[in-house]
Amino acid sequence: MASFANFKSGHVVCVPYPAQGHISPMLKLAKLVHHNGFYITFVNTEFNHKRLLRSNGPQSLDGLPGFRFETIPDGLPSTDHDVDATQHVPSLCASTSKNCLVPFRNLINKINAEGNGVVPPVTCIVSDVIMSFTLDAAEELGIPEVLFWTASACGFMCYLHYHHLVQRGYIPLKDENDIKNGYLEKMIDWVPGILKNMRLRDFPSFIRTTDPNDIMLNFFINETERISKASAIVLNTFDAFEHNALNALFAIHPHIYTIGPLQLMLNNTIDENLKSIGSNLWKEDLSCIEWLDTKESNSVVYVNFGSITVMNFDQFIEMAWGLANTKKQFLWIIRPDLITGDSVKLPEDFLSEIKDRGMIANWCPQEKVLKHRAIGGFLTHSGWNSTLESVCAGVPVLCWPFFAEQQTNCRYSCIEWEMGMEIVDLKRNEVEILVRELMDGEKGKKMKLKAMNWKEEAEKAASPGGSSCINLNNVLNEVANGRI
Ligand SMILES: O=c1ccn([C@@H]2O[C@H](COP(=O)(O)OP(=O)(O)O[C@H]3O[C@H](CO)[C@@H](O)[C@H](O)[C@H]3O)[C@@H](O)[C@H]2O)c(=O)[nH]1
Repeated sequence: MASFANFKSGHVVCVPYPAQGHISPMLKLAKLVHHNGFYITFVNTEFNHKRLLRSNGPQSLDGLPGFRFETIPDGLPSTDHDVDATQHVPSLCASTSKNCLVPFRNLINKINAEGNGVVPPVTCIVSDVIMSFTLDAAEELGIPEVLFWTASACGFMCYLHYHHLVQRGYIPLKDENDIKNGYLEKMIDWVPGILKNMRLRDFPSFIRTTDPNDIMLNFFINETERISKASAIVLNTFDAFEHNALNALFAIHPHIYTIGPLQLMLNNTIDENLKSIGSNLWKEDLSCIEWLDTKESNSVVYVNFGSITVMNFDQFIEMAWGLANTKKQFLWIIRPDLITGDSVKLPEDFLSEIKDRGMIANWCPQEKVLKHRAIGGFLTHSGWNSTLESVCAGVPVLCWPFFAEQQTNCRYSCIEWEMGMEIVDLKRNEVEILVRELMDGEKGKKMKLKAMNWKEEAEKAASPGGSSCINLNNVLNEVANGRI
């Protein structure tokens, strides 16, 4: 058995928000921290722990010496899980913020009590910003805490200014019809570090409410205003990509560290056993890669809207026929719960139209797919992981943002990073025109060049001596030496 003499740097407990887009980057970070000599306890919710075992195999969470998994309940009534309540973001946020503190504190106490000279005492908590109950446990137990923001710095700055939008009377909206009447086109040019040509509609989507007590609006105001309690904040981004937003963040919290893209940072580590611990809540369909192997370079459109986006059947039909009408080859990942409504069946005429050139699957190994030479463009919801994974692969994006800070990421992809275009009105003609432009047009070619430039910048940041590498070393040194 490995004794804790092997983990001289300390014991870090990692707590992701219980959703795919948060668990994956937290697991990457945990692996990097472990690689730097720390003992790791990774805390999933009981529900996600079971899902991970189902999708990755019954031994997949056995862990490694000095890297183990623990669970806490998410607090949702167990019957709700029959319909996967974790996909209902407001219920999950309301529940984690109300119910998780006590089991989490008990877990830390249990770990510290059961150490027996094998498990070192907990020296630091690394928690998702939106699991801020961990700050209360950290304070009570006298353990320092580092927060991890899993999305963009520009999205973070926008959330941090929600309360200014409320104070200045922009939100909540006055009337349901505000959205239709163009109210969201108002320019908001006063958020520090943020593009001057941001419209209200480019802000994280939870502003789109008339209810001052809206769960998500208040959740994000509350969670983000607590960041001052953290010893440091780490972000999965890199300096060159989000320079201005990051400078503005430094003015809000003095200890901000950019340590991304974590995907590339992980390439610097060598332990294959560690790398192989998977984080996918859905089972990957590996035949996508075999299918891509048969295609020419840059010939396939990759379509994936992440783990939470849903669309109604009418939207699905417009997207489907827009894609089909391009006559392009495409790989479309349709999660079993992507399309809402009863008895959703993919229409026969669509399936027969695309049978020689479209592949449909439930879930895929996205990082591998994006890096495949056959992929020419990515139709995405602009989740932050997808955006960064596209950058790491040098693939331009066509954005159809769904919710949260995806609207902000989309605006930045189009205006600031110049590697994207947006589907504003989901109609088949618009989809067809924009996908053709992405794959064959002059604008698409320019976007590809930009995406390749950003890939280079990301690689620089994540290589030894690069900004993210230096920052990760610095923050881990601070933690190991008890200065955090
Ligand atoms: O078939 C699939 C589909 C997705 N993924 C992975 O799942 C993750 C999805 O993350 P992301 O693209 O960020 O989308 P969401 O799941 O929607 O992420 C949530 O979390 C992100 C990070 O906080 C936010 O940026 C988003 O707005 C929020 O919806 C990525 O790593 C993908 O590689 C796969 O591996 N295979």
